[in-house]
Amino acid sequence: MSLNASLIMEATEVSKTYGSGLAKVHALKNVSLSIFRGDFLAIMGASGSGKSTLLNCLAGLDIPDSGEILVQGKRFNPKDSRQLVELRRRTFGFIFQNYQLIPTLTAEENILLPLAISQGEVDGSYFQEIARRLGIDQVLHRKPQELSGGQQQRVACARALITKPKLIFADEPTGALDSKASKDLLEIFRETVTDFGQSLVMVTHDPVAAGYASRVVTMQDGVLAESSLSELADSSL
Ligand SMILES: Nc1ncnc2c1ncn2[C@@H]1O[C@H](COP(=O)(O)OP(=O)(O)OP(=O)(O)O)[C@@H](O)[C@H]1O
Repeated sequence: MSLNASLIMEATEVSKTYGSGLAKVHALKNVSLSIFRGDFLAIMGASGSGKSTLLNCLAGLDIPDSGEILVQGKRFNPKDSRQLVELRRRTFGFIFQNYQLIPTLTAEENILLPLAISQGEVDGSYFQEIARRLGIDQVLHRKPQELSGGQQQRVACARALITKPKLIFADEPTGALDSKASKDLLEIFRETVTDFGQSLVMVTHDPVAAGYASRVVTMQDGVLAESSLSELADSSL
């Protein structure tokens, strides 16, 4: 197999079912997807179409029934906990709708937590840079409950970026934000991808959010289709 250096992740024929008998749900049906360096990929689709299942399977948060996922050319086995830990430390970043910040830690401590856990070194200038870009450099001493929802989401975003992940997974990252805060966050996503050569996969219902992506795919009943942005403008997803 020749390794395409710009290919971060390649999923082939990934399937996932939940339940059994009459209650069986085919959440993913032979989904294949390539993610390249610098991709900002949006996954759209109606509620229940399989978006989160796909993201979770790609990120190792759920285990597909069949299919293959390669990460930087290497077979990804989410049951291999050592490989999973290693990928979470060095390659993957996560941004979820419920930010999961630790309430007893300050914003700064929350952001640096992944490095504290992995005993990684803090790159002070990179930390300052992302805090400034995210507009949270003035609130780093505050605890999560002293921050607005948008600020909390930015702290969660900084926490995902601090390890310089090659591939960031974001599930409805703007779901709880107003339109101004959403726009700011999506612009930051676009900048991160462009400036730091990272790749970002984002699940969203929102065509405006998907409009910031460089590529859009749409899930429908567990099946994936590549979409163009103009198609999305006409759709009511
Ligand atoms: N843990 C689970 N057990 C059983 N069924 C599940 C489970 N997780 C998801 N499903 C089912 O799989 C299908 C796909 O769900 P998924 O959450 O991936 O959809 P989605 O497109 O992300 O939906 P939404 O936009 O509403 O979050 C749905 O029919 C859902 O009910």
